Amino acid sequence: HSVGIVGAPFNRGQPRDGVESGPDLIRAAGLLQKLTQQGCAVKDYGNVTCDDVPADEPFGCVKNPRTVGRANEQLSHTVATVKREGKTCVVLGGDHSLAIGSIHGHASVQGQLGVVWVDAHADINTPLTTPTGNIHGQPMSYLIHELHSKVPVVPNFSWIKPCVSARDIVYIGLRDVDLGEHYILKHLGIKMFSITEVDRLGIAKVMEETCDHIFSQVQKPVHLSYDIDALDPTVCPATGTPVVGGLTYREGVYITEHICQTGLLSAVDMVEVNPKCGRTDHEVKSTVNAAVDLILGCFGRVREGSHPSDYCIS
Ligand SMILES: N/C(=N\O)NCCC[NH3+]
Ligand SMILES: [Mn+2]
Ligand SMILES: [Mn+2]
Repeated sequence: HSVGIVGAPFNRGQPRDGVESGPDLIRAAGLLQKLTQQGCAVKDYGNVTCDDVPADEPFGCVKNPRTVGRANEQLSHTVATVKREGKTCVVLGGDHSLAIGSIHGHASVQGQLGVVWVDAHADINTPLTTPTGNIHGQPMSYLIHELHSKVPVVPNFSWIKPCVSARDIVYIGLRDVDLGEHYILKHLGIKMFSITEVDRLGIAKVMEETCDHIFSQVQKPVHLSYDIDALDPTVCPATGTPVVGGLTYREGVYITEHICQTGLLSAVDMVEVNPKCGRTDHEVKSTVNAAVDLILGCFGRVREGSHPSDYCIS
């Protein structure tokens, strides 16, 4: 696997300090070294700049629009560069508003994508349905063709072209969906496996049906957008909006192992690690280590172990 790492220390898509430290914490936990050890060729593209835009007043309810819009435009260009260089792109967050730039940049090079959104939340509020104005709860609304007429032009967002079809999206792990989001999911007929479906079907069947759905018409590159809060807060407490009753560590890793073996993973986001939301060092470490392990699962790490083909014991 040829891998490009991009840091996106975004925090203006939500109100809590600390999430901007995610990229460097995940690097410090040894992600690049571990990817190299498991046979990947890894290039680090550094962190995208995301300086505050002055006088960034709300647009209606939407908070920090100019800062979030500008940062995502930079991220979109960087992700496009990584894809043009033929690598699988890993974006380290930072809050989930980064998915705007990550998916946009990915689609600008690869065209039609399958999007697998692993998250406790749907992050599909429009500027008119958002209950909080936090853009990390809205990224998908700017990207989906079928919602284009429902989304006003937000300052510094006019560069965004919708690039994902509702039929090419699958959600896994939902358990905290806003009223407007639920209406949108049902009205657009977007495929979703809430935690109830994970319990009913088991994660293996969920992944089988996810792939059947996404590849039903045609095979396409996969964009995996992984919010660490999809996992249960007992495993990943250091995150801004924890929700009880989440995925086990094992289910979380199984998702990445299954997507890896399709051979179609083209970009992955790992978002919402926030060290300031961990009460102890152990809680921060548990969250960061899970994020690292999930990414390693995307690039071929298998829990049974492995050995080089030319290995011999005598
Ligand atoms: N973690 C979050 N999204 O994934 N928080 C914002 C969504 C709340 N409706
Ligand atoms: Mn999210
Ligand atoms: Mn979430």
